[in-house]
This record gives sequence, C-alpha cells and structure tokens, in this order.
Amino acid sequence: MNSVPLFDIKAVPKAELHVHVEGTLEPGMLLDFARRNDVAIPYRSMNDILSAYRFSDLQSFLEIYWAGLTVLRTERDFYELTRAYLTRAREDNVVHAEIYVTPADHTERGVPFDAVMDGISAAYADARLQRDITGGVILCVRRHKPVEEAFAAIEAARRWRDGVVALGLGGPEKGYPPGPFDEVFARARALGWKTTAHAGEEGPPDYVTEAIDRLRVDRIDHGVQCEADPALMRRLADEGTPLTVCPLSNVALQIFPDLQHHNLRRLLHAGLCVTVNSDDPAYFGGHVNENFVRAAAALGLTAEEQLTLADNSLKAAFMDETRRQDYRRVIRDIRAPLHTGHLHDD
Ligand SMILES: Nc1ncnc2[nH]cnc12
Ligand SMILES: [Zn+2]
Repeated sequence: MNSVPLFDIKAVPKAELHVHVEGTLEPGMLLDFARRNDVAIPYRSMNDILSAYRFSDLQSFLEIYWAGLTVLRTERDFYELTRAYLTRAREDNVVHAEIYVTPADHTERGVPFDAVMDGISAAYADARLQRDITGGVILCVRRHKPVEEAFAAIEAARRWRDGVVALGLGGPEKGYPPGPFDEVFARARALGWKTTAHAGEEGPPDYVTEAIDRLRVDRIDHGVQCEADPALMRRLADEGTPLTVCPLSNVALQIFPDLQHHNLRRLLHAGLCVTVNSDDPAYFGGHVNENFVRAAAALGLTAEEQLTLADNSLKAAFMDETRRQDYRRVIRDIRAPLHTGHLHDD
C-alpha cells in the first residue's frame, strides 16, 4: 500500500494576478527581438544573459530589466510576447491572467502607446478564443516619476477600456511612498477602474498602510513586509485585502535569504488572502506553478493550503463573476476527496 498524495497543482485552475509582461521576455526572445529590430544590447549569447541575471535588490534587477525591454519596439513584438506568455500560463492551468504593462517605459523610447496596447489586446483576443483564458492589462504607472505622467497614461489608455482591468503602481519602492499618487488613483476609481499597488516588497509596512488609506487600492502587490506591523497584519486579515505574493521573485531580489525563510505560510495562517504569482518569470526562474511547487516543497505546504492559495487567486481576480464561480466549484470538487481520504493512492 502506497500513501503518496496524488496532488498536482497543474490540475488546479488559478488566476495569475501579478506578472509584468516585460518580465516574461525570455532570453531567446530578447536576442531574437534585438536582431529583428536592430537594437544594440550588452549580450551576445544566452550565457551572457543568464550570467547577468544575478540581483542583490529591486534596483539592481530593474536596471537589467529596463535594459532588456528596449528590444520591444513594435505592435508585433507586444503581440508575440503576450501570446507566448498566455500560451505558457495556460499550460499551468491559469484560466485568468492580469498582466502589468508600463507604457511609459516604452513611449519614452519613441514606441507609440497604440503599438503597446494594440499588440497586447490582440493577443488577449486570440487567447480568449483559442485557449479560453481571460484577463487584461493592469496599467502600470511609475512611482519614481511625476504624477503628471500617470494622469496622462490613464487618459491615453481609456481607448482600450475593455482591455484594461485596473490601474497599478510599480517601480523602485524605497524612497517612493505611494501617497503622492492619491489623486491619480482617485481618477482611476472615478472611471470605474479597479486598483492595485506594489507596496511592502522591500519598502516598509507603512507603504502598505498608505496604499490602502490614500490610494484605496483593491489589492496589494507583494505586501510581505506587513509582518513587521502586527496591527497591519490583523487589518489585512479583517478587511480581506488580497496580497499578490511572488515567492521566487522575493528570493531572487534577496528579500528573503531562501524559500524556507519566506513568510507566505505564516501570512496564510494569519488569515490573509494570499495568492501566488510569478512577477517576472523570465528573470526569476519560474512561472506560477513553479512558484507553487518550490514554495510548497520549501515550506511544507499541504494540498489543502495550495488549494486555498489557488482559490484566493480566483477570489481576488478582477474577473467575470460566473467564470469565477465555475472555477471555484472545480477547486471545491478537487478539495472534497481530501476530507474523505480518497486522495491517497491506496
Ligand atoms: N518586482 C517589481 N517591483 C516593482 N516594479 C517592478 N517592475 C517589474 N517587476 C517589479
Ligand atoms: Zn511586480
């Protein structure tokens, strides 16, 4: 008799809520796009690229990531990049994906706003039909730039309203609290948009509090630093504010020394609505299922805990209600035999 649990995260439908499309640019694609668009890059081979991908903190990563995204120039590039991500995500049983894109990182290099948004929107339209995956763009505004840039991005993006699921805040965190963006976020809310912000990734718990109180966000991206503030932890649990946690990203950027020291399980047990995401999978070593599998192995996450994490992603998604309930029912059906002991291979 064998009692190895038959649990495979691939069988579990899930939403990915925190992934930067520019961070899905795999090294092979980066080299191809550089060649196709005649963009000079500091790498000649995959090995050059892979040896550059060692980071000491968020800033050291962002510098490499900003250099990499300069190879993206045309609508076709954004289409192919997004299509490749959505195809890969569907293999992980992602049924709904909300991808961050930062148009200002591209428009400041002369890439038209339309090329970014049209390319991504076309990839979503095809993926919806061909792969039954839904979602859309989280319009990312840059916290280290003037708020005027953010207001302009919102106005420019209104033409793609059907494809934009939310406004988000990203970029270097330390020294850039979210508060100054309060009116930007109020504008998004007035347009009926959902909102989210990176906070408490490497910045202090106060930034999480500020994002909730001043930006009035629906979700927090990362948020792992909240543990240093027990009152904030209780508040996040009581208010059910979802955290889009990215375990492999946090280790790659040395926020935790390794996955064994990640606080994901503690946050879950404190009653927070924690989700698992990839952030920048081409840079941090894995897509969403890899994040689940590696975190589960390092932290001893049970099947029950992993199902809760996946269910939280559906609860926290900005998605169609019927579709949400359909997939939450699938998770309930996977969960049921756990309680009757039939999951074991005996
Ligand atoms: N982890 C991260 N934090 C802030 N901004 C980002 N842009 C891409 N990845 C990011
Ligand atoms: Zn991020």
